[in-house]
Amino acid sequence: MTFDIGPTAADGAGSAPGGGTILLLGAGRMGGAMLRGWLAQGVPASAIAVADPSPAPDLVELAARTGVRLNPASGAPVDTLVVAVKPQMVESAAAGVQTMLAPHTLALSIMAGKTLADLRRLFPAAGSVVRAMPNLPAAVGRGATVAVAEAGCPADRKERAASLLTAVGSLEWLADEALVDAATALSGSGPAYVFYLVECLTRAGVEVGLPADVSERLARATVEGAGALMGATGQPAAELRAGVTSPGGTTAAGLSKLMADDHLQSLLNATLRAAAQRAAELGGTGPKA
Ligand SMILES: NC(=O)C1=CN([C@@H]2O[C@H](COP(=O)(O)OP(=O)(O)OC[C@H]3O[C@@H](n4cnc5c(N)ncnc54)[C@H](OP(=O)(O)O)[C@@H]3O)[C@@H](O)[C@H]2O)C=CC1
Ligand SMILES: O=C(O)[C@@H]1CCC=N1
Repeated sequence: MTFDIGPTAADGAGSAPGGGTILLLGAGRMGGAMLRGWLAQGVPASAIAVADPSPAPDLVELAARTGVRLNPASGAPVDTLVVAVKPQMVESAAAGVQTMLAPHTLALSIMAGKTLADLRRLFPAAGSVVRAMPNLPAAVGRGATVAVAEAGCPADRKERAASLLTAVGSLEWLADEALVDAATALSGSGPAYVFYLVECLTRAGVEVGLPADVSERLARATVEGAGALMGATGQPAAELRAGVTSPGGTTAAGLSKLMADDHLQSLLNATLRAAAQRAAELGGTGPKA
């Protein structure tokens, strides 16, 4: 499949932050979240095309309502290709967009594991490549993203990548690509660990006698509130924890179990090691599943 995004910014089409046209390859949970962030930040819908062979109904509705082009036919080069398909799918997905690449094209990937060298191989005609790792709170403009650019990437291409990534949250550029898999394990996958904490707190609340619905509401509100407090105060987590922990009180009693023998720390160390290891496995031509 090839795509025609129509006239480029140079022809007077709408332009993305930093200028130019965008092709979003894959608009599932993360790609869709980024697309909504760009539109909310005022990127003109006319600058954006989406390639996704079986778009979800809400994406079809969004495209019809905003004018974002969905699976347009035939090809012309774009300024930015955002690669948001699963790493296991990218070999076949990349084949359909080769005619959209030109020396002025920035290929910006959010795929876990795929390295700058992989991106160079997959998108050989793109002028520049940037590898990023956002996370799902991007859906509400609160994503935490890291990114690394290939050596020699021009400043204006990095700025273009930064504009698209900061439209959905914070961005840290990493100097060392080797750190991206570790960041993927922490912040890329991290929201899932926090959601699992809410599930566990809910079950533990039931264990100490709360009705399940009350327990779930309290667990959710506690995590939301704790996160908001941390964000609003900027205080170190350990200080905030100390603020909850009255000497000889209930929290100290609870933490004596949670912190015993560094069990949770060891578990999180193993958790991040496993996630980082999986990111490394997804690089190269990667496993198929
Ligand atoms: N989910 C997350 O929290 C995060 C994900 N990422 C990365 O983002 C990427 C996408 O993940 P996620 O959004 O969760 O996955 P999804 O499966 O939700 O989204 C991928 C989308 O790509 C579509 N797709 C499949 N094949 C093609 C193709 N050939 N051309 C165009 N589109 C295609 C899929 O369609 P269909 O469903 O029909 O197959 C789907 O809509 C991954 O590389 C992941 O590593 C990064 C950070 C966080
Ligand atoms: O689980 C995954 O592979 C993706 C990358 C980070 C979050 N979700």
